[in-house]
Amino acid sequence: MYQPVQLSEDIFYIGVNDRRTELFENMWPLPRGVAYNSYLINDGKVALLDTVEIGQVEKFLKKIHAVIGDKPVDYLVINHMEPDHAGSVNIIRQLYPDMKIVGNKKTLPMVEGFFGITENLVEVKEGDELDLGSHKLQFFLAPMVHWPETMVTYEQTQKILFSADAFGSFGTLDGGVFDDEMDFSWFHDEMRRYYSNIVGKYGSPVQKALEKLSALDIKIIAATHGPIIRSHIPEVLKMYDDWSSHKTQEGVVVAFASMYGNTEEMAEVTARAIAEQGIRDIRIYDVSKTHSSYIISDIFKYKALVLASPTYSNELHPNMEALVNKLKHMAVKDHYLGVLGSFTWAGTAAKRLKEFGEELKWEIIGTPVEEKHALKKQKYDECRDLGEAIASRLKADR
Ligand SMILES: Cc1cc2nc3c(=O)[nH]c(=O)nc-3n(C[C@H](O)[C@H](O)[C@H](O)COP(=O)(O)O)c2cc1C
Repeated sequence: MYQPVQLSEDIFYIGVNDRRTELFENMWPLPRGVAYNSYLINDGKVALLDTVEIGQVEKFLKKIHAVIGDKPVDYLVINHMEPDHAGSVNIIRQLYPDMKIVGNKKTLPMVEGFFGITENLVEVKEGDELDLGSHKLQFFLAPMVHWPETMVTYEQTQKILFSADAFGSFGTLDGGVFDDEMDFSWFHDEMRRYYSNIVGKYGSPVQKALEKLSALDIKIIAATHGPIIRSHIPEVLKMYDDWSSHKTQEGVVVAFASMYGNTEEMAEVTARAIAEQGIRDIRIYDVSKTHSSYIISDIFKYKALVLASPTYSNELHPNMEALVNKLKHMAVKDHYLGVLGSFTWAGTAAKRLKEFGEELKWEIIGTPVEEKHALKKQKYDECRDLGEAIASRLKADR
């Protein structure tokens, strides 16, 4: 039995928690699970805003029933077609055959393509309104915040923004559903990991969407993942503004690959020199141990990055190659890069890492340090010099 959670008069959170799925998009670890949020407006007309992942549909149907009983759903607004939100569309349509599905001109072909649904579709354009009785919805397109059809829905009476994936987070809603019912700072890291890995490539569409939303008076942000935000709205908007414009804070991520410890030693020496110069936030990651989503999340947070790799079959270590490829694919901007490498007969790794930084137009700090065999005095000193140069560059920005 479910007790629906109310956002305001007639408006309910009917989302579900998923603590079983190991990998989001079959790729990103979910140690704290994930919530699929959906909302229901029980007005003269009943409107459902997005659905949930198909595996959770039974819980979801019970929640719908708890709010509207045997009343039918009149409208299903699809803000985003990704299966973690649109997965239950077909089942909902079968239960409510007269229900109209509301989407924009990019959504509706996807509804047909994924579900074969061609009837009772309502196409909305930028700024269109839908009157439910005492509540009125208005639609704003937000293309590529995360897919091309993504839109957001603004409820005008209570000033609620149903924001799709924007402002979402990994992590389940453990009792607390609203940001002020929990220690919201606990979600910051998972919000950034969600943003950077899922939406991070689309910084400029996010900037455009933020610009558009700045014209709205928003009292509640109701995203499709993570807490419903009503007490930290300026803070969350600022976080999104910073991440999508690649604004970072002082600090260094040191990501290394190492089979036998030589490259790791170089990374440690460099990090120590950085710390001795007064930089406090330094995070060292072994790319073979920590999932890249965590490393990428911290790269979105901190200005400087040290990449360290042994040469492996005349290339980068494969796990470093994978990280670097992801960063390229996301077109991460505006970082300082230090480079370290280790080899035994012909070094290539340092050259590759430097080329990667140049391709992304990052500022390369100092000279790449590449050691043959074990770390010896001269290269040890060069690692320290590189660390000091990185610290100086960061301090020059203070
Ligand atoms: C599978 C494998 C492939 C390697 N390929 C190269 C290579 O192409 N060129 C080279 O100079 N060293 C190569 N090496 C040697 C390592 O780059 C070298 O031992 C390095 O110091 C290892 O760093 P680590 O101790 O951080 O793992 C290879 C080592 C392994 C295990």
